[in-house]
Amino acid sequence: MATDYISTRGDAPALGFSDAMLAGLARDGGLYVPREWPHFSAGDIRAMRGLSYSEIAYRVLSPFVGDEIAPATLRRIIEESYATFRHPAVCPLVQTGPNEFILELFHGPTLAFKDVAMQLLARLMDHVLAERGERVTIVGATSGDTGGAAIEAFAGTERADVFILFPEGRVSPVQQRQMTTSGAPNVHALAVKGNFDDCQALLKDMFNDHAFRDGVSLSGVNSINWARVMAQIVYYFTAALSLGGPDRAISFTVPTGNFGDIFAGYAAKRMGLPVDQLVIATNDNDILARTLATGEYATRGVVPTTSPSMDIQVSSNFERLLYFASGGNVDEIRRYMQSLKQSGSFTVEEKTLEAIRAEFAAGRSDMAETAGTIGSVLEESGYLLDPHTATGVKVARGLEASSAPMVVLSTAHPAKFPQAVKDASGVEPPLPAWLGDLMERKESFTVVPSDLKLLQDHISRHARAAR
Ligand SMILES: Cc1ncc(COP(=O)(O)O)c(C=O)c1O
Ligand SMILES: N[C@@H](CCOP(=O)(O)O)C(=O)O
Repeated sequence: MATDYISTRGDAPALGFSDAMLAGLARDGGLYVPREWPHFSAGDIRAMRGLSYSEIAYRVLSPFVGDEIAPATLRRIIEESYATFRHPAVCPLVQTGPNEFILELFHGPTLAFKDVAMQLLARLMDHVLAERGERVTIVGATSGDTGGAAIEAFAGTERADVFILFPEGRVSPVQQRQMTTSGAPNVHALAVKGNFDDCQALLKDMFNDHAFRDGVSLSGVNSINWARVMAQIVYYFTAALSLGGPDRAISFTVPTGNFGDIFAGYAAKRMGLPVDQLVIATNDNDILARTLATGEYATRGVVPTTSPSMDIQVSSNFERLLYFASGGNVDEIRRYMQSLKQSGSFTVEEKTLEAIRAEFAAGRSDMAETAGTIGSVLEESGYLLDPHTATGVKVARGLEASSAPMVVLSTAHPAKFPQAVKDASGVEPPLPAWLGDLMERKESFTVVPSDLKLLQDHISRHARAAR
């Protein structure tokens, strides 16, 4: 039985998979979540052993998609999506300690975990839009990786124009080039004078302006889009299966910013995957670690770090967790989100906080600790971490010892952050040969102020879907 999707704020129509995917943000400002979690028994999971990544993806994702896409079509779309990855296992595991494993999620076209979902999302959207004869305007906010992945996945498509808002001067040079050198006529890179939180707030304001939203047929590819999170559930299953799951529980530590990746781990657990610990790893922008410790979700200014993709204070998908942890109490969620908008903070109810603490642990790694971890892991095992992954390793290593294998999600290739990696280890990781000329490609982008009206005008003028 397929599920439909409901808003975390309870005041938007429930939608089927395709509509929820094209909608992105719900019309009441909330995030779509599945009304029911599909369930996989231990037997169902065992039956996935030895299957390819694509086949496991097909089994895990089918119940979320339901009968809206024909099974053979869904299979083909999944296979084509993961054929773009340059490792036969798609998301391989590498052992770096007696009980420590790195889940490499960076073998896709832009060297970050975003490709895992974006390659699939672009194909799913294109399929649905082609069937309906429709066109959309995609606006995305990025701290560096979502933007490049979206541009790579949607470049050249006839059915979508893509506008990516990135914080000017706060992404790595490699990340910037991945966004500004595509040359595709449907791609628009916009350098916003602000930080990632400003970009994401502008994006949400565009969705909440219904006249603008409908006027340009707005759609989103950030993890506000359920299909993004859905695709990320798969690698929790494949990693667990490689390490003896479902017959033993596995722990995961996830470098976290917008909370989409770790929410996918929570979803996997809700679907029946035995998970021991789910650990949130933050950099100096540690709002989530502080919230778990104190119950106060209180934003502070964003601090630029050597793991820039995690320089986030307003963690979008935390709303999805609050929804489930509160038992689906939409009034509670609306209260939190109103307070966040008005005062930049809210206090999590005791019961909700307890429910969150029962599922998650959290820790932070500051820049010096992250650099130290890159150096020490290289020395111990010859493995070169990127700064985001190193944040995860540092936090995982600070936990009490456990017999469950610990999988740290490696969210980016070290070559995306060569300066930070070189400063920490003395080794400057080269880009793979197929991206070797990236830094010589011609850039094209527009610098824009952090101003909703000006941006909306810019997008309306350039979007082919604008009416
Ligand atoms: C390299 C990298 N690591 C970690 C994160 C954090 O992931 P999430 O936002 O899903 O928590 C991001 C950005 O989202 C990222 O680009
Ligand atoms: N770190 C992200 C921030 C946006 O996250 P998303 O998962 O909501 O798209 C990035 O690299 O842009």
